[in-house]
Amino acid sequence: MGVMVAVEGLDGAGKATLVAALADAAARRGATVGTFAFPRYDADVHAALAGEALHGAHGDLRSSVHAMAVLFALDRSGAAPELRAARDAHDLVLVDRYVASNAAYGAARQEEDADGGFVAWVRALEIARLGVPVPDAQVLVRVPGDLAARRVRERAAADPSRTPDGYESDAALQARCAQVYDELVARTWLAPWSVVGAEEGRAALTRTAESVVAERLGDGTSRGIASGSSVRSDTIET
Ligand SMILES: Nc1ncnc2c1ncn2[C@@H]1O[C@H](COP(=O)(O)OP(=O)(O)OP(=O)(O)O)[C@@H](O)[C@H]1O
Ligand SMILES: Cc1cn([C@H]2C[C@H](O)[C@@H](COP(=O)(O)O)O2)c(=O)[nH]c1=O
Repeated sequence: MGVMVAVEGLDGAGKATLVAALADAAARRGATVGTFAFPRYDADVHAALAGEALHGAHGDLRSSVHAMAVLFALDRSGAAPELRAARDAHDLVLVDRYVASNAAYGAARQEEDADGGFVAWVRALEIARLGVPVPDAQVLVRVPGDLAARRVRERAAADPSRTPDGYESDAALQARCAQVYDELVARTWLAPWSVVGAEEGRAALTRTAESVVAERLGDGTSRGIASGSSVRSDTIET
């Protein structure tokens, strides 16, 4: 069985960019890689509804923190068989946003910390009740909120289909969410975490990806390394 690594962070933190770098680094080592990204807007009706609500559709749906979280959870529940199959088939399965996104964003929306009821509710719903697979490791892409927000704005300017949604345009929510993510890391919530910075620099991003892959796959492509609580901080320079 391969190793499943979830990549987490604020909107615009650089998760998708890191996932691509991790996949390249793993492939260079000869590892086989499967990738997933949540929400699966184009593949799952719950995700599609949540995405539409984030852009103002479906009346007061977005205002319900729990309703939004249930939609995101059902998206993952629907993907659970594919996730398990991918973990059986590959050395490494990379997931861009996973259960911790639901915990961090929902708690932040409720103005709770990681010890509040929302984070525990997400775990009970997704893991215990819906049977969503537990990842072997999680990586927090930790960047300053203003940098993440600038990247969201620049991406929207370059691509009109990426208009900021209701969460992306809420700076206070993003700040609270960053705080909850830090608390999840400190508590080794759900699985061990690594923390990486991703300020700038393609070469530095490649080095970070190589070190995360080495940490998770070990030397060569031996499987099942993700043990212990590893919290490391790599700041990527220019
Ligand atoms: N290390 C980096 N250095 C410079 N620019 C970066 C870096 N990482 C990401 N970016 C740029 O920042 C923007 C957002 O990156 P990306 O799409 O990877 O973020 P994300 O966390 O997946 O965002 P979202 O959750 O909102 O989809 C992109 O335009 C990307 O090219
Ligand atoms: C998967 C997932 C996502 N969210 C939040 C996080 C983002 O602000 C939006 C949309 O995600 P995207 O990566 O910007 O497309 O939804 C969440 O609250 N819970 C989740 O499980």
